[in-house]
Amino acid sequence: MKKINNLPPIFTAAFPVLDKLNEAGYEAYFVGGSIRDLLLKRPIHDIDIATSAYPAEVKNLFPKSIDTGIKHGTVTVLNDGASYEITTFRTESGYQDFRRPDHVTFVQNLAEDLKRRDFTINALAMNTKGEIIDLFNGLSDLKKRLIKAVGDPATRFHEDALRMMRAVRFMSQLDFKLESKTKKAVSEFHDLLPKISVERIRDEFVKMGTGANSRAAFQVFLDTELSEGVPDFAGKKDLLAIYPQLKFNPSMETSLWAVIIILLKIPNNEIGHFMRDWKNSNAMTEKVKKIVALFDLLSEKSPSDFELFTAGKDILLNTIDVAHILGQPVNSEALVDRYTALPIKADAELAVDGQFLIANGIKPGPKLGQILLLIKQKVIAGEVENTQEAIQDYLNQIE
Ligand SMILES: Nc1ccn([C@@H]2O[C@H](COP(=O)(O)OP(=O)(O)OP(=O)(O)O)[C@@H](O)[C@H]2O)c(=O)n1
Ligand SMILES: [Mg+2]
Repeated sequence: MKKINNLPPIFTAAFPVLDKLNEAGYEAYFVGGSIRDLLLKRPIHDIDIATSAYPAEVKNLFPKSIDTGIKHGTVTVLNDGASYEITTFRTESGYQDFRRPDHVTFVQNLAEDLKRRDFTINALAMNTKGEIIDLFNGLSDLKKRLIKAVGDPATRFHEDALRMMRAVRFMSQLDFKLESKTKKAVSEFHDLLPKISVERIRDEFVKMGTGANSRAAFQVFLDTELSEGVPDFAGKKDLLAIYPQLKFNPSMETSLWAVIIILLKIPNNEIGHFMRDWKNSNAMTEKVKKIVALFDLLSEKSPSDFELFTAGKDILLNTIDVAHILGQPVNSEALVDRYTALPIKADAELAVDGQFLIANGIKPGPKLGQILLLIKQKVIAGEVENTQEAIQDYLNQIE
């Protein structure tokens, strides 16, 4: 049995929780993604615990707990400033809709629980001694860098069709290959995917798209036809086929959406629609719109100082990132230098405001707004110095 010595603090901090369960006569293990990431030496963001104790028994042992998913057997326990999801060993039944089950069946042993997990590398468990319980050759698949369904792939994908998206997501994040029978089953059952909510599909799509090897994963996403079951991608394989040929993998979510929108040739006035179909937030949509607009501008001409100002640094850097990913030549250094040299970076940095103009005899109204904009343009263009005196002189001149 493989044994890990010197477990990192994120695990050792949870020992008191597992010990308490064990002392009360229950089994308890670390399970799921944290074991996989520990063995791959990847950052571990949260740890999950599986136990033979029923949720009510877990709650009895840990007074500080929250019923996060009691229906699915999950109780969140607070211990020493950290929170842990403790889930009762379970199998799932009643998958008529190919989504998460309405009810779960609790089971008495770990093996039954691991058997219903998605992939062998996610079906590992570990006790507080650091011993790895590997019932489905997950360790060997980790070595071979394979995403392989536990048992029969068709059954796993019928239990939860989102797992097909998780397969390509893990390919990208971990830089793994999809085992051939598992891949065949994705191809065969890809049309179950639209049964899953767009939000859940989107989260996996974004993890795939921003993972370390999204180009290879995207190829499988296309080859298996998973792409036909996500919003606005159906029938667009020829345009999307460019993605695996990109120069770089996107690492930011904003870049990913901008790249997709550019590849799909979505017109400006339909970007909002597209982003809404994917249930993206308004903030994400606004940012992506600005990036695509600046990208379009950069492909045609060199932007003016005022256009650089209007875009702002964040959008500029993000647009340069998009151009790099697409292999579109841009003189990023010159653009950033020009941005850095702008006399002001934000409206608030202008030496004058509306109040100043009113104090200088300009009446409040639309005209005042126009004059303020003119001053801003002159200052950004470097034609008027950003001081109250210089702006005053300029005003005297134009009146
Ligand atoms: N559709 C799913 C989702 C999850 N799981 C199981 O539940 C564990 C935890 O799920 P989750 O946190 O969603 O995924 P992780 O594998 O932990 O990946 P991440 O690093 O993204 O959290 C998985 O490892 C897997 O054993 C599953 O079998 N089927
Ligand atoms: Mg997890």
